[in-house]
Amino acid sequence: MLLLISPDGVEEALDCAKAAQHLDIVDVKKPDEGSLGANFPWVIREIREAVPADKPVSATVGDVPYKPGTVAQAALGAVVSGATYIKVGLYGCTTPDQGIDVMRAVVRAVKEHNPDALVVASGYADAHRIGCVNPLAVPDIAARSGADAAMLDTAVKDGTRLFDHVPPDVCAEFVRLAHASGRLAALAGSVRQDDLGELTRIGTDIVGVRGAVCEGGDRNAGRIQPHLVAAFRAEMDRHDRERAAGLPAAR
Ligand SMILES: O=C[C@H](O)COP(=O)(O)O
Repeated sequence: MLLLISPDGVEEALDCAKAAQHLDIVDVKKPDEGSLGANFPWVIREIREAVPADKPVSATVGDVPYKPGTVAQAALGAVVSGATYIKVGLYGCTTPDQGIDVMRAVVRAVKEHNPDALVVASGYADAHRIGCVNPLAVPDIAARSGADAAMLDTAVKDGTRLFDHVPPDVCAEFVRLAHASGRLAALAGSVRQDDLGELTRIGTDIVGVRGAVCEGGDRNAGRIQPHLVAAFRAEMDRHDRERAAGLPAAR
């Protein structure tokens, strides 16, 4: 399982760089603009320069409306700025067809600029609270649009968590659907260390975190701490080892 960490700007990205050996992807976002809030192009560029070259930089394009042209242009901005994972939150898409329209436009805009960049279609585990597409529709949206990964995060960061909205057996189905069409499955949403057993067991490819590696577990007031990134990674590695050894998922 890969570890994606979401700093909110250059300063926190430098803390991620200090913990670079413990993480796999640095994910640029602007949390005060939403769960998948988009940051400025110059911040993506600065973060690309600040983190080791072998660590991919991801950028969120926002909690986007159903406006394929607008979103495609924003996605191009992110990839031009140096991101090689482009994450789109399908906030304003109320049907799978709308999600596919948006993601097809994003895939074209991104891959015409950099065919190796990965496009991530993200839905929301708490979709019922905001009226967007059902979480289990996201793997098919990813597959039919040519995106590389299907993701879930939570839209409302109020302390509720991924498994509060989409229980582990439904997340397992999400992962199964993504893998059936050859996509990666990424899961996030106030994930904590004690979720890692389940996330490992169901075959999650990428886990995304912020709050769990901020001081006090507070994604807003807390700052990312390199020692918390290291501890989170150690727990991931423990579960990976146990899974490889065929032991039952531990808490
Ligand atoms: O992409 C990952 C998100 O930033 C997760 O943030 P969170 O762990 O605070 O919910």
